[in-house]
Amino acid sequence: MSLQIENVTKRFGDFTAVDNLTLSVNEGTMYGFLGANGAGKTTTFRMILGLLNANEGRITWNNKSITYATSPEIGYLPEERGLYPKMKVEEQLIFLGQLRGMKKPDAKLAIKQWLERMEIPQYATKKVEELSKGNQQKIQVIASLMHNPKLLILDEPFSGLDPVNVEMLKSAIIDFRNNGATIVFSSHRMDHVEELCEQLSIIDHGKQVVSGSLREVKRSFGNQNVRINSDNDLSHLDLISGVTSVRKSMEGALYQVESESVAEQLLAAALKSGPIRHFAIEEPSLQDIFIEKVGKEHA
Ligand SMILES: Nc1ncnc2c1ncn2[C@@H]1O[C@H](COP(=O)(O)OP(=O)(O)OP(=O)(O)O)[C@@H](O)[C@H]1O
Repeated sequence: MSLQIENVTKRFGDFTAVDNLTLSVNEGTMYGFLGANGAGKTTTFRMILGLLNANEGRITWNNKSITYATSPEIGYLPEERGLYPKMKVEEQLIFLGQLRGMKKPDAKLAIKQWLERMEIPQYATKKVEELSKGNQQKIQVIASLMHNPKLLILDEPFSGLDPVNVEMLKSAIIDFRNNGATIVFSSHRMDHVEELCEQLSIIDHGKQVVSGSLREVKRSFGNQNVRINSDNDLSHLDLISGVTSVRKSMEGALYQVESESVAEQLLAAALKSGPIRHFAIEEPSLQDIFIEKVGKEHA
């Protein structure tokens, strides 16, 4: 079973929000969908869910279009969270579970288990509006996965959660993936994507600019990082040809370089100024890749 997005374009008037997007998410994979604000992530998710129609292209889950009939197989955490503030947590989750085809006793059992797992069983009988923003977020996450969907689409699942709750949610979605679910999520936190996703795409102004496994994406990026820690003044290194960016810290500096031979030149030049405390060639982080591919205009 896989999610296939083939040559999909979405226009709003004469503005193209998603431009000829093609990607494939295999069963049981965790897929990261990255892009700056307004890149087209939510629009793509809405098209996957059938909430918006594509102008061109085709989206299929398990070789079929996603329709109301496939809805029990799919879980969605929308970006604009939408719970009923006056309704009690358990009643609301039962209602949402039933909309996804669950029987009431099954929904009740799943809700009990998930509220315990998310460490908020005491809120079952509270109104949603009485909960903090982070706890409302956890309820909405439960609503997206309590019916055990095979495809889970999470739009910014970690936003608004404190670090302890981020870890709790990560562990829940990893378990979910390990049980065979296919998960696609968007995030502005590159470290989360780096930690969780086997595959990823970066989109920019509706166009895919990077895609593949984390390893492939890092390898194809070309640039590497060189970290040099030293107590000496190394400012002359900034001017070496092939250094594409420099980030200084209290300890030394991190240089982005075009090739390993530039790294060697940096090492030789640094040693001319005296001893160094640390030298390492590091692979680029997803953050480096994102900034290089889409972030320069924001910076
Ligand atoms: N219904 C709509 N009508 C007109 N333009 C829209 C509509 N929905 C989205 N857009 C535009 O399409 C572009 C993509 O929006 P989208 O919400 O998909 O971005 P995003 O990648 O999810 O951004 P963010 O990270 O800020 O949530 C934006 O420029 C947005 O203004």
